[in-house]
Amino acid sequence: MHVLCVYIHMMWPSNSLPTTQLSREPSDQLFDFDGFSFCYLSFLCSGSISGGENFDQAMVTRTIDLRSDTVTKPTETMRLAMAKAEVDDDVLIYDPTARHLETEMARITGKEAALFVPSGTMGNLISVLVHCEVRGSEVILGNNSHIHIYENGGISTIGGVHPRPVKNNEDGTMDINLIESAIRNPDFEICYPKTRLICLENSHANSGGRVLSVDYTDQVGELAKKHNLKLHIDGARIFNASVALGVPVHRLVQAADSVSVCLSKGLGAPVGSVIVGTKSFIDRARILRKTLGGGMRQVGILCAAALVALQENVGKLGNDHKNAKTLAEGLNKIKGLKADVASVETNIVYFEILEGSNITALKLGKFMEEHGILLMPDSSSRVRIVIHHQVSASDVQYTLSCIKQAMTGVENGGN
Ligand SMILES: Cc1ncc(COP(=O)(O)O)c(C=O)c1O
Ligand SMILES: C[C@@H](O)[C@H](N)C(=O)O
Repeated sequence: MHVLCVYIHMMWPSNSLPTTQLSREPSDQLFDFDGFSFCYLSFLCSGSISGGENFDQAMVTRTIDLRSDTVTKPTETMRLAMAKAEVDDDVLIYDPTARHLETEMARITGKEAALFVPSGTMGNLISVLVHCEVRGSEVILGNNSHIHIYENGGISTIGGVHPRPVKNNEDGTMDINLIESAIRNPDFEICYPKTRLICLENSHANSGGRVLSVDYTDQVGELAKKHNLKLHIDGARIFNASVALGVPVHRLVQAADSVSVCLSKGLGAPVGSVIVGTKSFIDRARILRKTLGGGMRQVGILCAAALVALQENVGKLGNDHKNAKTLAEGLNKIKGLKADVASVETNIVYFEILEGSNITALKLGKFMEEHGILLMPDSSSRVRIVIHHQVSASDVQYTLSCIKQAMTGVENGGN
């Protein structure tokens, strides 16, 4: 008998629920039962079910979204803050809530100034282009970095900046000596582009959220200074790195001339990133933001949510990392799967489907979707899971239970 796992969860703020008021006080229990696990959520009905409302109408199934930490929905506190936000025209540099967020981010990162931008991709693009505003510039970056892989080559197609990829190690670093040997010899400028910038990424997404240490970052910073180069950090998940290392963000990015910080990832804001640097850097970044169409008007509505995220969610990142580690450990106990538990330092988990498991990542993804769980297949045999503050410990257990069911089913010739 298949037990249908119905995950009952409020999907909308309680004040807009139909007559049925459910106070979500879940006590999630997960039982292994005859090979099928079922999880149930017991909750207290605090309101009466009136009129023709039957209980089912109050029940909504909930999707456990593990595709990325970019998928979080704004919390009720964020929505209230957005609704009440003080706003003005931010192109005219007057939106008070944007100013508040930018001041706060400059303080947290220990930089002179900050600028709200619509996305991390635009944050990286603007930063690279400001540092490399002379045509024929070259940037040294990881061959497995987000800027090099996932940003449509914007630094070249839009900025005319030439990328000089250096091999990323499994921990997200690039060997210092390889970085130094990638720096162009200025005496041969008749042939060579001019190296102007080095880019790091911390935490490093494609390496499974591995964190770059302060010492390593400082060493790259020293190298940049030695060769009169600038250092940019793609800090989409810098808060995850900070929490994982137990090092304040401002110390982690001390060596950087600029950082792009995503508010819309682990911090859980609905939109946006902030770039930080010197005041003159930010002044030039602001102009380039406008050139790229990123200057927005009453942007305080978005910045208000980000301010709530900074207050509410930084403290939850450690729990995300704990859940990611638990997930990786659990995956390793499932026959046919392999996860490198030791390499799980933050909120990202990659796992391999081993040879002979008779199921592809795509098929596993489809099976999981039927059970209300979304994953991101990375290849035919590799899957990425990203934990965020809207994934609970019982969600992790339910996920493991369903993956086990999928793998067992295949082993027994099912699915
Ligand atoms: C490491 C890293 N940098 C930059 C980005 C770009 O951010 P956005 O999606 O907001 O453009 C992402 C992912 O989204 C990322 O994972
Ligand atoms: C896919 C990638 O662009 C995105 N940054 C993510 O990590 O989900």
